[in-house]
Amino acid sequence: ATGSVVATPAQYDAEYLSPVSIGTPAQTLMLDFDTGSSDLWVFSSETPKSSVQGQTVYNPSKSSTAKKLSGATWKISYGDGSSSSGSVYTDKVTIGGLSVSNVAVESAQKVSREFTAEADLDGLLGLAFSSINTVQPTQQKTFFDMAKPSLDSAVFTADLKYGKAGKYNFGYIDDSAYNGSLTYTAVDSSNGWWMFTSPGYAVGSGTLDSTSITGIADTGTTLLLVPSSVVTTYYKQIRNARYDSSQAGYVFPCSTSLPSFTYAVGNSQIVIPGKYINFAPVDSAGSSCFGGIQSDEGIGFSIFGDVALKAAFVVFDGSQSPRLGFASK
Ligand SMILES: O=C(CCCl)NNC1=[NH+]CCN1
Repeated sequence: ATGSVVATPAQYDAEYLSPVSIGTPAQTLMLDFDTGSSDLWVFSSETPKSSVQGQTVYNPSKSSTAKKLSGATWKISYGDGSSSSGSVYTDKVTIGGLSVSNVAVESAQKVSREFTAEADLDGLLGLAFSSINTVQPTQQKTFFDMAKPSLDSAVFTADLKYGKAGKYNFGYIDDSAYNGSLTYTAVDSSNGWWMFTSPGYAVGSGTLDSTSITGIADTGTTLLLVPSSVVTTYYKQIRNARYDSSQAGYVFPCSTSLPSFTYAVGNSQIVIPGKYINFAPVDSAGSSCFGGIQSDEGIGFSIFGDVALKAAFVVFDGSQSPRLGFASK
């Protein structure tokens, strides 16, 4: 089996949303596919009304295939400080024509204000390793792990794009979606993430600096978060860039022409065009813009978020020895 689903960017490419059908008859919600976490959770009929501001909710009592997972609970917090928690059902989940039965669908009984404020986001679908799923007392498998036995190939791919719709594919690699060849690199999944080491980086047309960057491939994080030494080197190339402590990050005039940022993957390189590194205006005046490359200070590793991933075609190979493949496009 295979599946293919569109990934539509929210404003400023802050996140990408994909339609997911849950239950019988189908209830279709827009979920943020997140390779940085491993819970599939949704706004639901159990979410306090005051916390629901425009989202579509899943109602298990209206699904003939829903079953309460008795006694199971979940609670998650994300790198950006957002969080949610609740109860658990199992139900049929269909993504881009790929149907999987008895998937753990985590029903939100609490969501933090960041999620309430995101009217277009109805939940998250975790695509990291099942070892960090938060359901207790019985940890649950991700959609990908549940689908794997049925998939033609134990892979999914992320083809996110700048300011337009991309795709997630399951079970196959669309070789027409990228240029040249895929370069595969080793994954350390011991902490539950798709963690890899980039052997170097470059700013603009500069030479490759062999400072390695170890981080996670994370579709659920918007920006590229790297060591402060790398951040400093990048913004040093921009005369009017400065660290704005009120924004807790580097900003620059929105009219600035930005240098590209290149990250190495094995012996190949992915070039992030400068325009991808202008994330968004910091205020309604719109004169100062927040950089798409910021510090990973305090996290413990770097995060190759959407700013980095949308410059590539990325293969998440979930075979016995997981690995990541990158290609330019
Ligand atoms: O939480 C993280 C970072 C893990 Cl180190 N990524 N996933 C995500 N989902 C919503 C915000 N961020």
